[in-house]
Amino acid sequence: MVMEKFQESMYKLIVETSTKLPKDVRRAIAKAKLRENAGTRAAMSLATIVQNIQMADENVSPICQDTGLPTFKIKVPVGVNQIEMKEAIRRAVAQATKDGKLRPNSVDSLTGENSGDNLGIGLPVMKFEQWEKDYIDVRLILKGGGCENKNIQYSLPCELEGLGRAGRDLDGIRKCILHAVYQAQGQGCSAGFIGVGIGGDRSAGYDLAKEQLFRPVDDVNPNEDLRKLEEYIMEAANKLGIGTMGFGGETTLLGCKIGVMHRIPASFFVSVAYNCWAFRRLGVIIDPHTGDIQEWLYQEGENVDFKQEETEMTSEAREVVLEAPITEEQIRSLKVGDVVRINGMIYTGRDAIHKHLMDHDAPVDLNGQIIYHCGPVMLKDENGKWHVKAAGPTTSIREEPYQGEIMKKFGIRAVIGKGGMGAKTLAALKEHGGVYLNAIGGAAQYYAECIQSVEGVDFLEFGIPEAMWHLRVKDFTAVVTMDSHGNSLHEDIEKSSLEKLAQFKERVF
Ligand SMILES: O=C(O)C[C@H](O)C(=O)O
Ligand code: SF4
Repeated sequence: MVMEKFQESMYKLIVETSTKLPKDVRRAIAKAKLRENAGTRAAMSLATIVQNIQMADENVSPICQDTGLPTFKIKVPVGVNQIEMKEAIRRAVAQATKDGKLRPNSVDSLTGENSGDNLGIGLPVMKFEQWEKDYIDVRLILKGGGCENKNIQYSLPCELEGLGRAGRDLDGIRKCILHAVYQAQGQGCSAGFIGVGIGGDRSAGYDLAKEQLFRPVDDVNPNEDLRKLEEYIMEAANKLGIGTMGFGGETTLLGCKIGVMHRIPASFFVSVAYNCWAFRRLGVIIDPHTGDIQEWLYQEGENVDFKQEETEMTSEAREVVLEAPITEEQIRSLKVGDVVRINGMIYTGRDAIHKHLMDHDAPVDLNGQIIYHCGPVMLKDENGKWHVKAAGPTTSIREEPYQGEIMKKFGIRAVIGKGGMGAKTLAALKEHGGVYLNAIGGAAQYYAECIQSVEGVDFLEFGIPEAMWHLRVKDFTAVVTMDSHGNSLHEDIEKSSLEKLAQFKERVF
């Protein structure tokens, strides 16, 4: 095979996967959008998501800033050189990172050092299989960290909140899957897709679950029991009321695919892989002689360009403009449900910075300022100037152990993130006078466009996603989901969805 050509094909596959959602995923999102009532938070969030998908198409830039852990699944005819193919894929990954199509996402687990090019021990993941066919099939999934963290594995029998005992049968499996959707809440950027693996051991079960994510969203399970279960889950899970971003709403789950394998007598695992709405997986058929792409996968059927649909971000909520430095009085006037438009400066800070700030000074005066939980995709031009290529929020709950203390220590008035935070932060917001602002997860192009300039950067030694970027924004829109009066939309939705979950306690299968 001509390896230069194969490398070029892999580069195309990576760029396409990161920047353009496949047709089957678009159709699922379009359907969800039709179900939400105009003016609700869910409808507003879906409008932003759709707008973001279109912007990523036009800009050929990452749909979400977290371009995930690239995983390639490759089927090859006998006689193809897999060692050379691996090298070509690694070169294509490094090039796509350099071009801002992938975020540098490969971090040394012991030192925290970012390799800068998405290569590292075991990364990217490449799984080869030989087959009798005369062509190469390459599939790629870019699954981000927020949804990966919501994967869950059950060992049957077990006791589940809301649902009671889950036994070693189809009905027990049913309960585990419903619980998996419930426990994800909005943190994995719902509405999501799930792949389920029944059986195997812990690792084979998860592999099987992830394998399901490669099935087309609209296929039909050939196993009759599993077909019924998939249909049931799609209906029941969408009654949980978690909705887009966990804001409440009609659509919580966009797809459910279940696979089964044998197990050993003592073990009975149900493994669930959760994928956010930004479901980036594509595939190509490659000619083994030339290395050229012969066909794109997941692109059958009707195209959804969302063009005819109204994509304006409208809502019935009160709108408030915020500009830092913000006073305590301004913050205390905000209530859960208000839509905030931010102008002026915001500072990014995520895992490494929160840990660091616990026992160090901040490099800038954060009094009255806004922290953005975000790890953007950044590119430096030839004059040394930084440009934002993608900049949506990251899951805030990871900062729960630090957030309250840091807000009080530095006088921070607002944090922007997604998925909400817990009781400790809620108490700190009340005591100190702070708010939590929920941005739309995955809307990395939409938010990148709100950023007018990059005014500075600190802690670049933590790597691009973990650095503190000083960003000047205009009309950066988010929803108040936790206020300084002890209210939390996340707490409310968690409670109401648990009540709804309990309605599915009775045996069905
Ligand atoms: O790492 C990120 O930027 C986001 C992450 O995928 C998340 O969902 O929290
Ligand atoms: S931020 Fe949301 S959309 Fe992006 S990878 Fe994480 S979970 Fe997915």
